[in-house]
Amino acid sequence: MSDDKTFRTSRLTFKGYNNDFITSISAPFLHLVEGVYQYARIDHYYICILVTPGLLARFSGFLHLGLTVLSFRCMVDNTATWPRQLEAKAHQCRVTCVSRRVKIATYSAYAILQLIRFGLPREDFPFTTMSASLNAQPGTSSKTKPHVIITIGMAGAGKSTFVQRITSYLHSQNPPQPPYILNLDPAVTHVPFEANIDIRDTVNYKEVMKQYNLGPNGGILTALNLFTTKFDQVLELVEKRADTVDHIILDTPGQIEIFTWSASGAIITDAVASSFPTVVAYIIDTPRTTAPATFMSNMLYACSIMYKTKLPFILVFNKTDAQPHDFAIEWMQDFEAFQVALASHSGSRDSEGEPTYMNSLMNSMSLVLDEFYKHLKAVGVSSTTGAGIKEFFDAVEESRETYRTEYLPELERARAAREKSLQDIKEDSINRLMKDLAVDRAANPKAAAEDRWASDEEDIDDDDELEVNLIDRSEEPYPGQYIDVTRMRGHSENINWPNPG
Ligand SMILES: Nc1nc2c(ncn2[C@@H]2O[C@H](COP(=O)(O)OP(=O)(O)OP(=O)(O)O)[C@@H](O)[C@H]2O)c(=O)[nH]1
Repeated sequence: MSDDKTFRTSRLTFKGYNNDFITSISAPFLHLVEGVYQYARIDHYYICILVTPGLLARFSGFLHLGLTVLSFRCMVDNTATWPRQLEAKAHQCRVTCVSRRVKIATYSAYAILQLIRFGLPREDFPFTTMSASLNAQPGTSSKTKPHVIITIGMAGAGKSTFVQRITSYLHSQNPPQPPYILNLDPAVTHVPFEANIDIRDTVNYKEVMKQYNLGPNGGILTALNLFTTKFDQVLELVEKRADTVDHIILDTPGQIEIFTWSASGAIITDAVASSFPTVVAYIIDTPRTTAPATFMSNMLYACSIMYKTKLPFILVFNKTDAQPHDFAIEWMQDFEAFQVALASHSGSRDSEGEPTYMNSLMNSMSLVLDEFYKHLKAVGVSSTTGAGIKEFFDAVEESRETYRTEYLPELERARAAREKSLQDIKEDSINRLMKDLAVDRAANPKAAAEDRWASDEEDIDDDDELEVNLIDRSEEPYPGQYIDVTRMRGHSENINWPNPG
């Protein structure tokens, strides 16, 4: 079919057959369904809706849009919570239901269709939409999404002290705005704040080192990897608190590369950034950055993290009580000032008075970094005295707009590209399958009739299989592999960790 169009959002797949359908209905429909997806994820609903044209006279006049809800699959573990209002509407639905699960999915699909048709107010709809809450403005009734602050920095830069300081700043607001804190450093012995979720409650880092025969860095990395396997549960916990908190703070391991260059660091960052407005706070130890070479290395590191995460980025020059950060701002804004500092620094010239190789390299690098500095916000803070913390939060607020205008479109583009490549692979394998079938049919014309699926057959077995798989993973995991993120500290001593191979 030449005008066949397939498009997706999140886990949902839609199939439309003409452009009218796509232009007239896709935007509001997808918008609402995105909300269902989100609701579904939180409360264990897994819904897939396929939409095709024609046939839908039974959906009360919706036919003019040429839309049919053809089939859906849904798994529900507690239908008792299904909103009464939705039940009432759903009973008007005359679609023949082949199983209880499909019936429930039918209800949800029907509710969406009704919503579009009658333009019911959003409050009548039980599902919240991610994009709606992201776009919500301060002052309107719907609360804005909490802002995620990921603190990253070299060991000893003051990340934990900084998290403690911004936490106490938020507590001191009127009214207090206690943040939701995640500690992702499994090796830290003491944190100066009360973390809501602490990786140490889940994974015993020393036990991991022992069982896997690893050194300290390998132990931290493996502990983070194990924790990441359960990060969907962490996200669920965070999402449940999203209505009551304004800030979610992530404190990361001091071994910076373990978080910034590992798969688990990327998964955690991408997972939170696709659910909440997110900003990276890169903490710099200002007194240790006064040498041009150290400053340059720090900036290069920051630059690599920014381009890797593509998230809004704030340079936080910490410990300004010990060393004001003016020199750094000057070097960032005035290329020549940095050149002068570089030239005057000892070791910048060799025995013959020529600039050293390192000096020339840093000179050229500073030109490259000039472009990077333009995309940055820099603030000076003292986690000890609390100076500059307000300016930091101003920068966080400003970054919300950058997230919306730059990160989200980029995320959408990446998603679309991934979906397209998956679709191409699928189409390719379907084409090959069809070719094989044609050859088969030519060889044995009667086989197709024997294999045909009887329409009155229940497809319940398929559903059950799917359900068991999903429940197995989240509720009855394989022995020794389960990490309960909610478990209390001190219970993880005798865990048999899975073999990484
Ligand atoms: N003078 C001064 N010292 C600070 C400041 N912030 C942190 N420190 C000190 O810096 C040291 C390291 O602070 P931490 O908060 O443990 O640093 P971290 O980055 O979390 O360290 P890791 O956990 O190893 O990654 C501690 O001795 C803090 O007291 C500050 O604003 N001013």
